[in-house]
Amino acid sequence: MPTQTVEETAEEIATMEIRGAATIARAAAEALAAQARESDAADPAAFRADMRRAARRLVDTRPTAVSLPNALRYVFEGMSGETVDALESSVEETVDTFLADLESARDRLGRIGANRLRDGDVIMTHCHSTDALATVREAVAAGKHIEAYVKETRPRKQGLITARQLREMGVPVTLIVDNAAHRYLNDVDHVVVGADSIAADGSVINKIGTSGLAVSARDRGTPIMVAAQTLKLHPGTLTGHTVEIEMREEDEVIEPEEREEVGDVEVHNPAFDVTPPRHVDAIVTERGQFPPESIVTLMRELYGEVDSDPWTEPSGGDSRR
Ligand SMILES: O=P(O)(O)OC[C@H]1O[C@H](OP(=O)(O)O)[C@H](O)[C@@H]1O
Repeated sequence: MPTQTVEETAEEIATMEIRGAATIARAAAEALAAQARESDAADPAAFRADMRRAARRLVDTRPTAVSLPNALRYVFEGMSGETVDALESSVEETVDTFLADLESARDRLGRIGANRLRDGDVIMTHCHSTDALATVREAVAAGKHIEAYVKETRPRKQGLITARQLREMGVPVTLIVDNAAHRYLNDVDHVVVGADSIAADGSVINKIGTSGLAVSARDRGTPIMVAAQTLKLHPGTLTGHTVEIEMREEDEVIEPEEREEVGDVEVHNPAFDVTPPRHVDAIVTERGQFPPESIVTLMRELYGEVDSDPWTEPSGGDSRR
């Protein structure tokens, strides 16, 4: 497969051809490696400026999944050297390590999450999350029989991806529209979802509809497991920043012909919502499972306080275009 340029990757993240918090992080890191390989920078300063510009282009695509800036930060921390060649190899090596870590974190998380699932359990899913599916994959690999209610997940219907992948694991699937979730929760042992960002107070930022599902699940007494590797921990929330919720175009919600008929109304299309920690039973990471209120300790240990982004322009700007 030819290497994707930063521009192509950014475009595909924005249009959601590349989607899912971990997949976005992977693609962004790979795009930085491609940028480094193909750089024609004459000196280290120009190389670094090119990398900063590339990172800014990638980070500006979608605001909510912190895995994207966390991936870029990881690569910038590994970038070192006094020559362009040395800088380039350091980026490539760092990206290779990052990609390997991403996979092994997902697998470890999967094994930990699988311990919460018992033979014969029925789960309910929302959207499509590689981390959430890893827990089911590991449970099935351990010989447990799992069945699933899969929520369609309007407006983009990522539930269909989940349904297909669960079927490929041999999990019997019942697909339901989002509005049917409450109706079926009585038959469900666990709600299993992923996350795009986890805030310092243990709030979970995930696909729109997660918070409503969590309220329903609480009402029914159904436990909610959030599967999120530590790349989803949002260090900015340690210093009081809030997580920006992406608003997407109205044409994802309503077809142009329908729009004509409806007339002059506003259409809002928030991609994510915030589930408060009191509605979540456990956040499962590759470092173990945590009650949401205690995730802040892990966040401090792994990220400390992040004050600035390494791709912000130094004074004087990144002049090379
Ligand atoms: O990293 P993994 O677990 O694959 O996905 C995490 C989350 O990313 C997705 O967002 P979108 O579909 O990109 O808007 C969903 O909200 C999903 O729960």
